[in-house]
Amino acid sequence: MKICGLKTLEAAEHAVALGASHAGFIFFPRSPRNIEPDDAGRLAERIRGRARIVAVTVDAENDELDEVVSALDPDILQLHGQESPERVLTVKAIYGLPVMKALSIREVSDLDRIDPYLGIVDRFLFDAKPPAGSELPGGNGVSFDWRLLEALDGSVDYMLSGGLNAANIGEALALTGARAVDISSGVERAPGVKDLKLMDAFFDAVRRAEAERPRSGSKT
Ligand SMILES: O=C(O)c1ccccc1N[C@@H]1O[C@H](COP(=O)(O)O)[C@@H](O)[C@H]1O
Repeated sequence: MKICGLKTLEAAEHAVALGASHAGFIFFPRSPRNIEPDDAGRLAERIRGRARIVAVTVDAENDELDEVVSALDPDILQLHGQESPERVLTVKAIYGLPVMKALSIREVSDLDRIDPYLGIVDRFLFDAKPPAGSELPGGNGVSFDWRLLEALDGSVDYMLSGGLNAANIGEALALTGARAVDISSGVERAPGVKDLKLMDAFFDAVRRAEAERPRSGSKT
């Protein structure tokens, strides 16, 4: 389970205490979850080793990635823009880090965009397309039609993302069988403000959903 958009020690500590496998930090100035690389680095030091540290960037140039990687020392780079397979290869060669590539999904043909990245990215993250007028490529709290993933090759490793919350995660997991999930705005009381009780409710809901399905090695 990845909790994304962490900005405070309280939220980061709570996420790992609940058992989050991944802790995400957003480097995108237009986001209410944006955090300065040095601040993120200080937070990450407090939870390092208990959750994988994920740096989320959007079409970042090398100088921005240099700053983020140097300050945060992430375990994983989440590329949440329009990064091409060639760009992913370049980023991996420069930084030597696993890459999780976000792809936005609205219709079944969007799954065709997976193929060029196979063998290049370490994992996919499937998010909804941003609503019209949104300035954010992610963190919009909107879901896509999870049934579209029925057409997905079972060997594709991905995190399910986009508009997840305590009320819908049971259905999302039942429909997709996703082994890993990512949440940001669904555990916030205001944009960029994590709510510990909403985090509790989300983890409870995931655990309930996991208990109800056949087990084959949960990684949520
Ligand atoms: O959260 C953001 O503000 C953000 C900004 C830029 C790129 C990605 C961002 N967040 C990612 O969006 C998804 C889904 O978020 P939500 O649960 O629907 O709010 C998640 O992968 C975040 O990593």
